[in-house]
Amino acid sequence: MLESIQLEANVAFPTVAHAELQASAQPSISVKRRQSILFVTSEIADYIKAGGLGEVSAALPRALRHHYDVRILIPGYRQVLSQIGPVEEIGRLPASFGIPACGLGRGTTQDGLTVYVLLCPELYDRDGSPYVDGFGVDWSDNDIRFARLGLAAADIACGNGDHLWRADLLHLNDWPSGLASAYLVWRGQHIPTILTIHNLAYQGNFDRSRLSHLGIPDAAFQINGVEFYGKLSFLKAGIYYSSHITTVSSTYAHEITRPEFGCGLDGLLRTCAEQGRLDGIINGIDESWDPSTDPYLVSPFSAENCRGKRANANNVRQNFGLALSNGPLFAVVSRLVHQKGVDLAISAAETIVSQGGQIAVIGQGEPRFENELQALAHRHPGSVGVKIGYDEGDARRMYAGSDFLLMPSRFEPCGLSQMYAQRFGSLPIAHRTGGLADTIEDGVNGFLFGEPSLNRFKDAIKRGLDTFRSRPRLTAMRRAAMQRPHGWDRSASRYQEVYQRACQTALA
Ligand SMILES: Nc1ncnc2c1ncn2[C@@H]1O[C@H](COP(=O)(O)OP(=O)(O)O[C@H]2O[C@H](CO)[C@@H](O)[C@H](O)[C@H]2O)[C@@H](O)[C@H]1O
Repeated sequence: MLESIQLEANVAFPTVAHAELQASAQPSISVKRRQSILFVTSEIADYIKAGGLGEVSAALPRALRHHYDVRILIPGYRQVLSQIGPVEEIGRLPASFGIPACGLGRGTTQDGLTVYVLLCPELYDRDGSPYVDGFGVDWSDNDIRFARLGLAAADIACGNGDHLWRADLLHLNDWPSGLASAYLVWRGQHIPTILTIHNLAYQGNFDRSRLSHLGIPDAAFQINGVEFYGKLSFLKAGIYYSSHITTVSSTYAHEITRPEFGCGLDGLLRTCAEQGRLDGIINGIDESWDPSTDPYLVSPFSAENCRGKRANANNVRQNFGLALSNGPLFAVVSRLVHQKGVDLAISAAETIVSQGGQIAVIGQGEPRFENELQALAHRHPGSVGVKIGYDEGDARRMYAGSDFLLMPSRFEPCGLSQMYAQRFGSLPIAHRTGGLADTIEDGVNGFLFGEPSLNRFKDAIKRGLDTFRSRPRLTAMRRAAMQRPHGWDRSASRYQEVYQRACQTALA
């Protein structure tokens, strides 16, 4: 007997495969097809990562793949093409206005996720990060580079890229993919689009003279469109034209509707919230963050037996030029930018060192912070160690070896570092904002302070130092931090709900 299976797909946007199945099916048989999701991102940790977006782009599609046919779209940067393995060119995407034509490649990650890669060497075959050159300066053609990404997303979603596949829903991330939803609307295509805001402070704003190069209709350059204080804004376009907006914690979802955190977009975001189009979904962390199995660690440990932490701490001390010590070890693992409160961490260092603490810092970013940190290490040899750069192994050993993580971020949409630290038994000391407020319980699995001032930060550090002196309390807090649920399951279910709502609204 033929198995009766349920139709799950959004029938308004059938794929070719779906249509073929329907044509050959008996009237009594319903056909099951997983919904197809195109996840559009400008970084993915498998190949290239500038920050937390890369990590979420690697983890979230994997958390969703059991429920959906989820495929990733990413520009074919040099670092992607050199690592992904064989890429088959499956189609061409035409030029449009100032946006050049490009090839569409298809490859797979090591664990079998389909990745669509934009083959456009003139835009993407360069050294440097996805957004800036080796001197930290924005690529001058970033508007074209990411309009190319948005337009390709719209094309692929409609079945004009891979002729055997189209998307039921488009999941966009941050400003680089923001134009995709606008291009769909301008073409009269009603594919539901979700935009996830990982950081509202990065907006992709460009001069209005670029409109015609990007194929943006003049009529869209207005408050109800892409215009943002006289500029063209990719992020605003994404927020305005997407069916639904998510951001990466509930608290940040509220914060961005207020002028203090709204970066000029709070009015529009308030409207989205009033319309039920804005949700906060906290990020998870992936299973590689397990101190009992992490191959980067010098010695494994667990919530039940933390003895291995010590060997990791000594390794960090050695690597960062710190003296051997029984005192508390504080870590900073961060992009060195104003958002992260690096200046506060630098100013609080004297308090930590004067109480017998040590600090290990790894980070890169604004040159003034890099210089100030190096000067700090110079002033406190053996007590403060600084590495300017990016190193995954060092970062993991720092989370594993440290007792405390300093995270005085002025704002923090979600924050991953505090969750990694908790999982590895290092207690975060953090400003009560955004995702930090949602993931840290003050005095239970970390320490929170209410306003981003040096005095409040120092008070929280003193509470940490007091805890360090009371072993039973330290052990209890460490255990609570390590046992806090951090996985992607709950968040993935929330995304499923949002996808479902967006599809239902599109059908209504
Ligand atoms: N020098 C270094 N060496 C090694 N590793 C380093 C490093 N500097 C940073 N890292 C790692 O990079 C990641 C940064 O994560 P954050 O959440 O702080 O990201 P970011 O602010 O970039 O992302 C934005 O997007 C993410 C994802 O949604 C949100 O969590 C966040 O609040 C928002 O600002 C962490 O995994 C950290 O360990």
